[in-house]
Amino acid sequence: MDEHKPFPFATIGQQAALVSDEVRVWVNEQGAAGVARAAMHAALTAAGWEAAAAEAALGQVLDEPGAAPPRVPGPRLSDAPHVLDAAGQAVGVQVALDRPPLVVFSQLLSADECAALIDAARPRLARSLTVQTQTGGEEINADRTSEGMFFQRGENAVVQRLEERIAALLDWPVDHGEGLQVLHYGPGAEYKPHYDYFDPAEAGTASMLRRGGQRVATLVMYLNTPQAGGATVFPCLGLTVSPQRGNAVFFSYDRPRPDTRTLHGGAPVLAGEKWIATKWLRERKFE
Ligand SMILES: O=C(O)CCC(=O)C(=O)O
Ligand SMILES: [Fe+2]
Repeated sequence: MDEHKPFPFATIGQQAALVSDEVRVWVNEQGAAGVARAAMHAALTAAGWEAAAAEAALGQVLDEPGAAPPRVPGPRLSDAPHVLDAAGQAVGVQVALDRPPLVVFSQLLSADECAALIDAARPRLARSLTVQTQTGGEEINADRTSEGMFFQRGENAVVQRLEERIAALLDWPVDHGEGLQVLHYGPGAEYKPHYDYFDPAEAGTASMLRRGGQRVATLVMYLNTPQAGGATVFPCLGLTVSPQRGNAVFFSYDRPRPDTRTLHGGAPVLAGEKWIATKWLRERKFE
């Protein structure tokens, strides 16, 4: 074995069904030293591992079967409520799915709150960017033909009230949330199916994770009702959520992996326009 190579040990077969003890020890040592999973993944791929083989190996060591799944945001549904009190707002529960945890809410926002968010966002819209996966920077993406903007957390009274409502509804601290993002789609605009978590296989992910860790849940709130089209679609579930003003769709993903089945997108707007506000929740404090 070459002592100077950080990884891999040359003898490791990428297709091995079980990771060797050497890999297990290396991963555990890295973890104990505070190295993020994404950085370990990057080290493995830099050393010539296939991305999928690296992910499978990390999964075998880090995702021990029987280990308690990490806690993620979500409404308290154990009493099968039809209405939830979220910091004084009576929010309706329309549809709930177990896998992934996904809930369609009604009346999360009032018509006035929707209008206030649109009015405050409109002058600040710019063509939407997505995270540039190599560097962690941002870039214009043809898969995302909307315009958007971010509010600062607590930026104005409506934003602050909504953040407190969302924190109560989803049982997740306000300071674990990114600033609210407003997106505007004109006719024909869409957001092709994607995952919201940062892909552990991408080089830019490590820098994204430094601020608050992974995204673990998404809340898409509908600020208007498009004339036609513009549903939120979940291709792995065969599920289409109709965008209705004041309603929202929530889903969580306790691991940044496709097997969470949280692939989703915004279908093309066929007539009229579509306005949404998205809240992404992080594992830890996001500052
Ligand atoms: O437009 C939609 O319905 C989905 C938006 C979305 O996926 C996001 O904001 O992450
Ligand atoms: Fe998304």
